[in-house]
Order: sequence, then C-alpha cells, then structure tokens
Amino acid sequence: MTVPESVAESERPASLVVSDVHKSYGAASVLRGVSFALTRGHIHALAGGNGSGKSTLIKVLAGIERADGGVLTRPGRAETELSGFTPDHARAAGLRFVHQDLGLLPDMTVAENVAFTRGFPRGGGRRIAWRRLHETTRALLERFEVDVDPTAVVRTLRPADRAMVAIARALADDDPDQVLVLDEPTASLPHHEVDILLEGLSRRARQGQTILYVSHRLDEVLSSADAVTVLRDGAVAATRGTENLDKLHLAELMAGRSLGTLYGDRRRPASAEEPPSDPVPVLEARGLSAGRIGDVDLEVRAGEIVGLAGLLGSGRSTLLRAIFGAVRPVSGTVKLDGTALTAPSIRAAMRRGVALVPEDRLADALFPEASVARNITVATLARHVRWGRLSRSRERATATGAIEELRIKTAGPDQTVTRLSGGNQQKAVVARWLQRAPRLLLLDEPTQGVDVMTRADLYERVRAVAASGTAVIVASSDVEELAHLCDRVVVLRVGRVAAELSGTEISVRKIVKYSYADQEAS
Ligand SMILES: Nc1ncnc2c1ncn2[C@@H]1O[C@H](COP(=O)(O)OP(=O)(O)OP(=O)(O)O)[C@@H](O)[C@H]1O
Repeated sequence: MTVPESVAESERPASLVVSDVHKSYGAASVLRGVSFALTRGHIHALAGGNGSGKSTLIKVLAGIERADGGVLTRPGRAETELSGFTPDHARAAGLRFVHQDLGLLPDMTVAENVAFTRGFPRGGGRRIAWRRLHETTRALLERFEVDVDPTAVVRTLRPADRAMVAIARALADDDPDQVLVLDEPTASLPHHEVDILLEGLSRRARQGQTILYVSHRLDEVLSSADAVTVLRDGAVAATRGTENLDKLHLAELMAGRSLGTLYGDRRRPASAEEPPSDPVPVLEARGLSAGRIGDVDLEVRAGEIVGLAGLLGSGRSTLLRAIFGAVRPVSGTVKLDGTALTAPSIRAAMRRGVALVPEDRLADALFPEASVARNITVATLARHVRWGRLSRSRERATATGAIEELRIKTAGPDQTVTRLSGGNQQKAVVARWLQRAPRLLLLDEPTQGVDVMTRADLYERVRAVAASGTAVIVASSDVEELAHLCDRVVVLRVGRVAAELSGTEISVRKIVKYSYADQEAS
C-alpha cells in the first residue's frame, strides 16, 4: 500500500487510506480528487465550510452514495473501488458509523438497543435470554468505560452517555481493526457534555482506536484531534497536525482567504453603553410561566439584541415558543409594543410582527419542494408582487442578494432547496426572516451547523436588522456567539432567570458561571 506523501500526517502506520475520490451530481462536481490517510490510534477531524463536501464524503465511505471514482485501502485487506462501494463493503472494510442522531430508540433500554443491532440471545424455547443480554451488555459498557446500567432507558441517560452507548454499540463486534466514523457527534450536546464525550473518545484513541470525526466546532477539533483534513469546494485544501494550528488559521484554511477576525466587529460600539431610548419596550413579559419556565420577566427594546443563555433543558426554547404563542402560558402576561396579547396564539403573535426561526429549522420551516429563492422570499412575497402578479425577476433579485450576503452555496436561486448542504439550507431559512425585518425576531440556535466563516456574515445581518428597529432575541448554546453578538444576555437556569448581564459585564466566563450556579452564590 502506498500512502501519498502529501496526505500522510504521521510516522505511525496508516490505518486507512482514501485516494482520489470523485463525485458529481449532474454538472456539479462535489468531490474533486479527495485523498487522505488516517493514522492508527489517532483522532482525525474532517472540517470544511458549508457545502464543501463533508457529508457527501462520509456517505461515500458508508456506501450510501456511489462515488464516480476513488479507492479505499486498509492494511491487510483488499483494496476497494469506491465506485462500487456498498454498506456491506464498508462493514467488511471495518468502518463503523455513528451519525448525529445516534440511531438509538429512546424508550428502549440500553441492552435492548444493543440487541437490536447485534441480535437478542435466545434460551430454551427460543425465549429471549434477558439475563445473558444484560451481562453481555454490561461487559460491553465496561470495555468502553461507560458507567451506565444496561437496564436504564436510553431517554433517561445524559446526552454524552447516550453518545457513548451508540459508539460502544457500533464497535461491539470482534473486528480488531475498526475505524470509527463520527458525523458531528457533539452538534446537539451542551458544553460540559461535549467534554465528557471527547474525553471518552481520547481514551479510546489512546487504546489504539482510529477515529474519523466530522465537526463544525473548531475548538473541539483543535483540542481533541491529532490531525485535520480541511475540505474546500470538494477538494482537500490542507491536511495538518493540530499542535501548531490555531482557530483563526484553521478557519482561514477552510475559507481560503484571510479573515482577520472570527466574529466580525464586536457589538455595535455605542449600544453596550447606551441602551436604546424608546420608552415602550417591543416585548414586555411579566411573570411568564409555561412548560419548564417559571416566573420569567423579560423586556426587549427596539434595536436591542438580547441573548438567552443556559444549559440544555434550562428553558431557552420554551421561553421563545411561549412569546411566539406556540406554548400556552399558565400564568403571566406578554405585551407587544405596550399592548397585551389577550389570547396568545401563533397567529396573534405573527399579526403583531413576531417571527420565530425555530431550532429544528429543516423540519419546521423548510419548504423542501420549493426553490432556494422561494424559501428565502416566502415570508415577504407581497413585496414581490407587481401589477397583481408575483414578479419572478424581483423574487430572484432578492434571493440573489441574500445568497451573496450569507454566502449560500447554490447553483442558483432556482435550485431546489433540498439540493443544498445542511448548513446552506439553514442559512436560507434564516435569510427569510432577516429579509422581513419583523418587529420582534426570535432566533433559536441561528448558527447551529453554519460554518465559522459565514457566522460573521450572519451576525452582521442580525446587527443590521436590529439597527433598523427590530427587537431581537437570540437563544444559543454557543456562549462565545452570545458574548460577541448581544447587547444583553439573560441566563436561564432550570426555567428561571439566573442572571442578566449587559454591556461590558458580558463575558463567556460569566455566562458559563451563571448557567451553572446562582448569581448570589458566586
Ligand atoms: N442531490 C444533490 N444534487 C445536487 N447537488 C448536491 C446534492 N447533494 C449535495 N449536493 C451539493 O454537494 C455539495 C456538498 O454538500 P455536502 O452536504 O457534502 O456539504 P457539507 O460539507 O456536508 O456541508 P454542511 O457543512 O452544510 O453540512 C453542496 O454544494 C451541495 O449543494
């Protein structure tokens, strides 16, 4: 086996070599001669901007998408042409995949989840041998140092443990030389859970496990991976060891240009010191209780960007949904521009100029059959009507502007939106509401899955919308994002306001501290 010199990042033996992968969809060339090598016992990250080809490459390696060309080589095994690669070939090559959704059945026990892929042990009369199943599952979990009871229901586990159960299950068979492929395993994990999972992965790697790991989180790539391959426009832009790489440099490799800073200009300079002077807040919530939130007071004025911070389960999304009328409050009032919403409902909120970009945008907000342009303009169609008819050229012009502003990677405004990569679909939905500049804009995790280079563009647009008089609330698990974007940050803990920081008080350290502990206790 020959390892191309440019792709070998270590003196250690290669565990897997991928050479010259090509893939096109019609005229669009999505993978253009991608080659890289994984080193045994190393964590190797795959990074790249939205639409750079990461998911397509992973799908090719899983045998789900057929490549047009390319070869996969593993020591001691037959070389395989990727153009004929199937899921069975991937399995025979020792590749084991854990996707972002983990593929676990949440209402089943850990042992049952393991048995669903490995088979249920049978005793006399073909009855399931539960005790044996629990014993083998316990042994498997111990081997992976996962401190979880086999009879625990998956839904009750902490997120990092759920991910480790999925990983243990993926690696449960006896193939001694597996390569674990993880597709954004930390995307939906809160901060502290990410650390636990990454520590688990590092432990596995020290024991000799080879890991390929796709991530948008550059901090994680730098802290846990040994090497990173950066894809740009379907080609390898660089493969580097991580020891001498910093976040900005990595982002610049992804962007292929100098970025200067990762977050754009910090908050609007004057706003931190001078709160907007409008006497009546756009939003005034008093004593709001709904679902997991209790007795929340929140005011947001025109032009303000207020962040909602807090751990998973702290009530951030519930609060946004309660303001939007999607969750009925059990008590409290919501006033918009000084007038109470008497019968809260989504319709009533929308009529008063409230817009919500939900967390699960792709399920809740995308029009999958429609074009990129229509997905961007659907909330502002009236603006594109001329002489009583929808002007397609106007619609296309608006969409083209948004595509350029947010660097949405698409063949053009007429492309079907589902042909875009996940991150670019998200940008299209966010662009829709930024076009509209509503009275009150509620953004739930606006940059999840969006690459680090486009974030600065998105922040700039949010700032511009706020500057035009919109009140903005941003719920985010990315505390750096909140610290850079917001005029004020409200930290929720177990459904209640634990702290409120404004202007120069806002810092990553404080947001994290108050997310965990009482303001008084600190
Ligand atoms: N079925 C398809 N038809 C046409 N183009 C497609 C299709 N599927 C993907 N593409 C294109 O392939 C390119 C790579 O997409 P891919 O999903 O691999 O990117 P990615 O790096 O995973 O992006 P993200 O970070 O946004 O998830 C994109 O430009 C996308 O538009």
